[in-house]
Amino acid sequence: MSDKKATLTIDGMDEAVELPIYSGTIGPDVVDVGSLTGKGMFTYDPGFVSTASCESQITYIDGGKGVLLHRGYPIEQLAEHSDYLETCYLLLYGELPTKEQKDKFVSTVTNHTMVHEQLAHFFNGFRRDSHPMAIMCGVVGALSAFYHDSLDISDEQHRQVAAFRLIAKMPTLAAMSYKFSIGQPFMYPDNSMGYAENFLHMMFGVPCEKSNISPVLADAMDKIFLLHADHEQNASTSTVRLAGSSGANPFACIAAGIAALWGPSHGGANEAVLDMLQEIGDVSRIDEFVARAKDKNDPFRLMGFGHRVYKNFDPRAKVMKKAADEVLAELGLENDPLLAIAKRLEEIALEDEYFIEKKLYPNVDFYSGIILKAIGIPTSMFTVIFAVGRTIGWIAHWHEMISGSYRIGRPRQLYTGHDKRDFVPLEDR
Ligand SMILES: CC(=O)SCCNC(=O)CCNC(=O)[C@H](O)C(C)(C)COP(=O)(O)OP(=O)(O)OC[C@H]1O[C@@H](n2cnc3c(N)ncnc32)[C@H](O)[C@@H]1OP(=O)(O)O
Ligand SMILES: O=C([O-])CC(=O)C(=O)O
Repeated sequence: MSDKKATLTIDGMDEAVELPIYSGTIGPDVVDVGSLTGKGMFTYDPGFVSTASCESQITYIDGGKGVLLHRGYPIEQLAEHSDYLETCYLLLYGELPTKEQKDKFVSTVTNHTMVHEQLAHFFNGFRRDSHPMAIMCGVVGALSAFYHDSLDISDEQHRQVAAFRLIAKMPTLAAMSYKFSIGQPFMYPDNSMGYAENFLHMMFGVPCEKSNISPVLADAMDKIFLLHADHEQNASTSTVRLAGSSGANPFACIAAGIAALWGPSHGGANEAVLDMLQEIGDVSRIDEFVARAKDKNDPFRLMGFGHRVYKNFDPRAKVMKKAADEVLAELGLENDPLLAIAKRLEEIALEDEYFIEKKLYPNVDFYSGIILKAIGIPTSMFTVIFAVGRTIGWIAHWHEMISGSYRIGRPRQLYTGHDKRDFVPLEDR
């Protein structure tokens, strides 16, 4: 506890109160204002380390044991036996679909893959060298301007159509943002293809040729979408819920989630991991980077390591590592130097006292970039692909909140600024 005092103003109180500021602790400091106002407690919990913001039935994580369940099903089993759209159904509706339900869901989503032709004009307003995430923040929010039959959040039918549209259109918009950056014409979706195959067709196809997407690449892409599908109240999902709690429309909420995902501490880490592996360049240089990561005076961190919730292996990282081995072997890239650096880095980190003590293990972003690179995806698209996969998680949480009872999210603060003071005229300052 520090000696500093915070001035805390509380609804219904005429005067501010001075309270101690607690610092350097992990976890909440409960500031008892009950005796002053009769209104209960404030919990001071920067970073929301110990604050549950909602109840949810969608995803369970045991960070100590490295367990991740979607609607009760372990992620390892879903990654092995399910596919992305089936997992979307599970997250959204709570149960695995029957064959008939699955076919209907896939067909409904597939019918929504096109975007309004007018949306294509938005892209021309961006610079060609814009980061695709910058474009995604804009064009996904812009969907609200086109689909008026999905904006009434009090109408279950509107909410369902918004969900279908978002799942279906995210790959289309993602691929458009890439095509725009390389100056190629946009590709229309081919609805005879599966979800991931269609995405790769829109990314790499050209109008004058029939796309021939390798099933190995399509399966790897589908697995990456599935492994990113949901992760309970992470920063972007919490952003979506907070935006949604004000009654904002679903497209605006998902745009807010995309913005929050972009940061390198969150979804942006997959791009940063590959940049880091490329910068390391050779296994002989790993020690230098590990030393930098441990140096308190160096802001460098080992990207793809550490997690707010997992204090053990992220189970998705294990699946991702196995998938990287399989995909690279099938493509004849098993000697990829980046894979070798990643594996050696993991070995070193797992033996190092610093990483052991801080419980820093590889997270979902650590191996995904190696697979994406092998598929031919440029690094600038990595976080966009995370966003495509995470869209269902955002929608499922938004839908769960809107369908139940909720109120506007409105955290409080500990005010640490000036006491009341009188305005000083310009000539006297
Ligand atoms: C999809 C996802 O969002 S998964 C996360 C993706 N992000 C990354 O991979 C970026 C690298 N990792 C990190 O920056 C962090 O581990 C986060 C953001 C994921 C978690 O952050 P927090 O839970 O707030 O942990 P915090 O930042 O307080 O770190 C705890 C300690 O471990 C250290 N640490 C955390 N991650 C790392 C890392 N990757 N490399 C080196 N040291 C690290 C911190 O310096 C801190 O040390 P200290 O206690 O001596 O100050
Ligand atoms: O849960 C988190 O804090 C980060 C996240 O989204 C993930 O790991 O998929």
